[in-house]
Amino acid sequence: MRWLSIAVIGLLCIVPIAFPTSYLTPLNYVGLNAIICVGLVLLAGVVGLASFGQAAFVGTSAYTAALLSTKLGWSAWETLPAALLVTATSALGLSWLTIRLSGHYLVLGTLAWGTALYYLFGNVAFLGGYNGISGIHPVTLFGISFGDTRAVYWLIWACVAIAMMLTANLLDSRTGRALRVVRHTIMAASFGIDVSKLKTKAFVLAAVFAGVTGWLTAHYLGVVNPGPFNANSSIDYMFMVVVGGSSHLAGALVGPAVVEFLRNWLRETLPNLIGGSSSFELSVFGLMMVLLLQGAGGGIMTYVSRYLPMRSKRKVSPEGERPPRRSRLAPGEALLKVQRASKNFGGLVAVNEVTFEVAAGEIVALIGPNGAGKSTLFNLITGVLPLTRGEVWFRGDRIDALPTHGLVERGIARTFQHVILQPDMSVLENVAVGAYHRTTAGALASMFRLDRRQEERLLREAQYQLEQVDLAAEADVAAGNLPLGKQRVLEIARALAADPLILLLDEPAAGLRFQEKQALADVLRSLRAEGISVLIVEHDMDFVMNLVDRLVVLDHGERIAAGTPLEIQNDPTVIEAYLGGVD
Ligand SMILES: Nc1ncnc2c1ncn2[C@@H]1O[C@H](COP(=O)(O)OP(=O)(O)OP(=O)(O)O)[C@@H](O)[C@H]1O
Repeated sequence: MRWLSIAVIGLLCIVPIAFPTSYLTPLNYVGLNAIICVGLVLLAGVVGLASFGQAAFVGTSAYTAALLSTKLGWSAWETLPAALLVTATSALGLSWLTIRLSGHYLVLGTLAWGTALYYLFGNVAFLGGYNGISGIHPVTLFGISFGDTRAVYWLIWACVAIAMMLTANLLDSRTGRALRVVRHTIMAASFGIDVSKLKTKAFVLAAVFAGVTGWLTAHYLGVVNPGPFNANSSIDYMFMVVVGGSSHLAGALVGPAVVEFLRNWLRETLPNLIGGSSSFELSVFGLMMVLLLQGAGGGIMTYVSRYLPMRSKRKVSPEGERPPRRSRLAPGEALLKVQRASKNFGGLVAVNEVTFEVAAGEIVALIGPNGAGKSTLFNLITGVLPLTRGEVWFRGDRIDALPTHGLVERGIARTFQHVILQPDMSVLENVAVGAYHRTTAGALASMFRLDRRQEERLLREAQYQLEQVDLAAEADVAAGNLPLGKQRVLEIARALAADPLILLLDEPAAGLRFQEKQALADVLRSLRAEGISVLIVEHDMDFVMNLVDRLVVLDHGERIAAGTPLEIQNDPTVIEAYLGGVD
């Protein structure tokens, strides 16, 4: 990939030297749109929030720069931080309303916002109405003015390069991994990711990228008016990202380039081909785009990336430091207490007054027939579902009112009945998500690579946990390419990377072969020896009875028995309700 980036940069450097100015104008627009699309790749492609209001952010920034430049005489370098701040603040305000929305509500919400702002720009006399504001000073640096097409080319493309580099750095970091898994809301929250805060960050960041384009446009053209900031432009930006490939950063460059050049080419050649003055180019363009997306679903980069070399493997030093671990508890110390926990779904009582405890260094199983309420109980303990009645305590603190993302810090980590991982991320990166809460580097630090020491530690932790579960050989494989059994083991490694005091495992042996189950049981025994507790939901009775210290048996949401494996195996109530039917 590196040689390809160098080739693109080389080509972009040659163009202004080798070609006349008329060639640079479309390239300038490609660059301006590419910066917006970088933000959209982050927001729509990575986080999964499609925004149709980006043109409004371009406009907010452009008008702020225009006002400050013309009314107060600020230089372009002074208007830049102000324009980005106003854009970021308005995006932050708007995010309170839109982030909660999803699917078509989000699309409509952002469209409404874009339309409202467009009419605001046009109807406020102070902003020059539909004529806009003119006389904006160009950007100057060391006496060089970037007011003409040729000079501004360098400025625009320097901004594109910076935007892409910062975003690539961000995606390759703790926050980047969190952004990539944030669609899996419950899993992300279980590992300490504050989902709505992270989505807000992505929303604001995408708006700031749009703001950079707004600032550049105002100082390049010297004039702003509402025209370019309408809903059509917002739709165009989303369209470019989809054409380029919204899940690839390079798609932010490819999309605007293909759309711009195809439109220009059709505009010039079509009238000559079919004659007459009718403008069919938009219709033909639309048709060509439909055909293109049919052939390259997921965008051009998804198609192209199949033929590009794989990303180089992550090098993790085996001697590297791991993040600090929390101190372990003395065996038998009180850890988790569930008291009279109840959960109703409408008229259905899924969990009814269930009480049990897990001490430090204990392995406890929750068993019972299908629909007995085991997974629901897991979700009550991990804050995924609110209790209807009852309490959950952890190390003496009541935790049932805490948000899910606050639990992993206290030492609670879990796996899921239906495996939840990010298939296009490597096994190593997926496991590193588990250690998210163990370091603190934020988005800005990651963008400027100030997080590298923390990052090395996180990856070392992920590598260590993969070694523990015998999955280190697959560290660089895309997680989605692992067989189901190994994906389950990956989930356990991810939970271990969270440095838990208790592991909640929902059917971890499902899909594992006999030897894999034996290996898993060995890992869990060694965790117990270290003082880590395990609460396990499992239907494989051989696996459970040979592993656990105690069992709690549920049936129809109620606790019908509790005791050692021997006691439970000989309990007539349990035999009748469950074990009688289990092989
Ligand atoms: N979100 C929900 N809304 C409505 N009913 C639910 C919901 N989640 C679970 N239930 C119901 O609650 C009961 C308990 O389900 P739960 O999944 O907790 O059982 P389980 O013991 O984990 O079963 P299994 O072993 O099949 O996973 C079932 O009757 C189920 O249909």
